[in-house]
Amino acid sequence: MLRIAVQSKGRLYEDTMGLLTEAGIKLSSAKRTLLIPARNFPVEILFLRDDDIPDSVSSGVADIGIVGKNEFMEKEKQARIVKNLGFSKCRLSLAIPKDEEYQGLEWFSGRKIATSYPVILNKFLKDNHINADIHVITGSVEIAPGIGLADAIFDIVSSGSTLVSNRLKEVEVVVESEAILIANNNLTDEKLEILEELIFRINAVQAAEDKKYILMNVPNNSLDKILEVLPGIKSPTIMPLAKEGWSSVHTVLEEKRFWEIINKLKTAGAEGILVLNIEKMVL
Ligand SMILES: Nc1ncnc2c1ncn2[C@@H]1O[C@H](COP(=O)(O)OP(=O)(O)OP(=O)(O)O)[C@@H](O)[C@H]1O
Ligand SMILES: O=P(O)(O)OC[C@H]1O[C@H](OP(=O)(O)OP(=O)(O)O)[C@H](O)[C@@H]1O
Ligand SMILES: [Mg+2]
Repeated sequence: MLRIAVQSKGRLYEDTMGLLTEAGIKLSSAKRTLLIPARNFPVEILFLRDDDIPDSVSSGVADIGIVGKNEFMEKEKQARIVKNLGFSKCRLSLAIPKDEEYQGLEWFSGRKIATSYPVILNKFLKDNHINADIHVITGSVEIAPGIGLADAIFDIVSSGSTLVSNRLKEVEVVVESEAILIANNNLTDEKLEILEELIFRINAVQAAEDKKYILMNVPNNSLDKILEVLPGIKSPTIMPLAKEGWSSVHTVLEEKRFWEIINKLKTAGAEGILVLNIEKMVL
């Protein structure tokens, strides 16, 4: 049994559970107890606060965990980063009141910076030879300058709207973060095998993301033109239609390329174009 530490509620929870569900892991009870075994795969989910996930994995209380890279770096716990998961993307940035003139890191010399990430900030300031005062607070960091608690902040930024509503501006990006899968350094062979299977499934889910399966009807004399426009995983599938002189063409497409290609397909004679979601993809 492989034990996975997962955030019990918050920014990581939904996408984490979504990923595990798409990887075919069904939990044995809908009720949110602290530890829930899966019904159909040798894993159990341990629900924790995200702050506690790096330690739980490095100490072996959990075998693997899903946590923000920012939190993993801050806690400086020994564990292996297995995989970037591509969700909960954000960055840790320095921000200052928006009317301040900013010409570079020197601005921070002798200033007070509020943050929940003192370890990362301290290292960054040291590396850049800046002497500043770090004031640790665990939440609502963005209001600190407004209430006179600090001159600047170092915190999570995603859309930037929290900064704007607190009259702050982002001046330095220090860390780019996303959810990561981490693993204990001393897993048994048996647990490593389960982890391999889980990674295989996650890869299949990720490979299918942003991809679409498209099919269309094409007159046979237009097939060459259509095939020129279409990239397939290997090559498109072509099947004869019941209607004489027509074929059905199937292929896989990156969603972002769809709009660019659709007009070319129509011009080249494609009709009845269908676009379908792909759930998993094993390459
Ligand atoms: N606005 C955001 N956009 C994208 N990702 C974010 C955002 N805010 C936070 N994250 C990511 O999600 C993680 C969890 O954020 P959340 O706000 O749920 O943590 P928390 O308040 O510390 O929760 P907990 O109660 O579990 O300690 C962060 O460490 C970060 O990696
Ligand atoms: O750049 P933005 O898109 O505005 O996102 C950044 C904000 O999101 C997070 O807070 P969250 O909303 O999770 O609230 P919390 O402080 O309760 O964790 C983070 O701590 C920032 O305050
Ligand atoms: Mg937290």
